[in-house]
Amino acid sequence: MKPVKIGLLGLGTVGGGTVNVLQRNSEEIARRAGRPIEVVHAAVRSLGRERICDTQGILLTEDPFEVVRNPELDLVVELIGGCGLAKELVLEAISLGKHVVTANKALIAECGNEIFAAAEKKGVSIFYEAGVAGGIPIIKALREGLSANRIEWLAGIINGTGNFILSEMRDKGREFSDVLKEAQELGYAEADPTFDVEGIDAAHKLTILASIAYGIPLKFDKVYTEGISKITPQDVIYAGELGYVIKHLGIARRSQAGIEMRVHPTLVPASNMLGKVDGVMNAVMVNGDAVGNTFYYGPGAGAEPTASAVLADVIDLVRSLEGLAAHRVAHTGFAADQLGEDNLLSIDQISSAYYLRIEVLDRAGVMASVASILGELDISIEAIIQKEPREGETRIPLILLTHVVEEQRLNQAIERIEALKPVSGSVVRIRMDHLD
Ligand SMILES: NC(=O)c1ccc[n+]([C@@H]2O[C@H](COP(=O)([O-])OP(=O)(O)OC[C@H]3O[C@@H](n4cnc5c(N)ncnc54)[C@H](O)[C@@H]3O)[C@@H](O)[C@H]2O)c1
Ligand SMILES: N[C@@H](CCO)C(=O)O
Ligand code: NA
Repeated sequence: MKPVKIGLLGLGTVGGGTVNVLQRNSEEIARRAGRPIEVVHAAVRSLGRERICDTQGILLTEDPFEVVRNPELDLVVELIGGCGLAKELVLEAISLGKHVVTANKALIAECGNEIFAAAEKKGVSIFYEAGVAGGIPIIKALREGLSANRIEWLAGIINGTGNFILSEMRDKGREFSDVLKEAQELGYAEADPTFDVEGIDAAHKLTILASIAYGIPLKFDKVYTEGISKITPQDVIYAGELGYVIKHLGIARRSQAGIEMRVHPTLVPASNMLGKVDGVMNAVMVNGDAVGNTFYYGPGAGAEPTASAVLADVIDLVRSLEGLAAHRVAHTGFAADQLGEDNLLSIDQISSAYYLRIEVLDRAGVMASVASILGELDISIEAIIQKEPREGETRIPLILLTHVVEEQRLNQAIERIEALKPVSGSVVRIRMDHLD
């Protein structure tokens, strides 16, 4: 049977992994897709470079537009990354009537509204399963598997590099920069690793998840974003003593007031499934009104796990070209003219429980002053511990867990606590979620 010919833009970690998996599983994939699939043309930055895959039989070029414009190709796979050249290539592919598969969450989160509109006009599809949580089929789960539900909330560990760094630091006491370097060597990190560390990559992914969960346009600039770079080993230890682990979560939640989209370190009960997700693994918990809580777990980054998702999208598209799938699902799973503009909440409009660490001078009455500020603002305390002074220090850490309160009110309390004479420095504040 005549193979379906596809083109790849980029042959790095994910591009190389995609070629390898497609070559290794070609027979099984052909049985599933209804036709063999072959990479015949690929764009690379430099022809002379060593690669992780065998490129025999693939025409290589340094001009990615050559691949996009190749009339023999039915679909192209964009694996270069970023929003510059990648966007030009994807829009050109669409204008030429080609379907596109991409792993580029930055592109979808930041330019997806424009790209989806162009694709719909042209009658082609843009698939992006690999862009969120790597190998976990979370887009399909939300868009297809849970489509009868009203999604109440979802919370996920959606950056492999960040979770790998946090796990290695906590379990092995390793240095932040040392673990980040390893994540880069393993092919987990973004081209600019501050995207991983400062939560930008997770915010890209959360933008996409919120859009397909709630049927809203992609609004990356509305995601509240905090990274992991300020988490101290001390807070990891104190959280552990209280029965929590600190995880970097992306959370989307729907309430009467509107929709929350936020990415930040979060105290999660150690007994919760998300608390047990370590290393490069990702996981997303989704609560739907009919199904209840569901949980999706798997590798969030790396060559072959990501290739697994890229190729699943390629296979889906080939199935629909072959008439094996009745129709292609809409880009967000909501009909294009049905996207709502729900009220997106700012971070001070959300409510959460909080972990607070307050550094105070070891004097009588300090704890009472802090408690009275919280009491006056009607913020109730779930737990409080006062630690011994650290060696050579006159200050002691006061650790507090609050019940759920509006962030705005907590900010007022923090401002008043920081103004107390025996309190030094800023109060450390980490949000806490019981995920129920
Ligand atoms: N690495 C992962 O685990 C992972 C997981 C999910 C999604 N992604 C996404 O997949 C995409 C690719 O990531 P990667 O990790 O494979 O990156 P990478 O840097 O390993 O690969 C990108 C490749 O694109 C090539 N490239 C750059 N400019 C080019 C040009 N003008 N013409 C041709 N080739 C060009 C580079 O030489 C490089 O080999 C990114 O959007 C990334 O966010 C990566
Ligand atoms: N840099 C990303 C790749 C997967 O999207 C991560 O570490 O999760
Ligand atoms: Na995925």
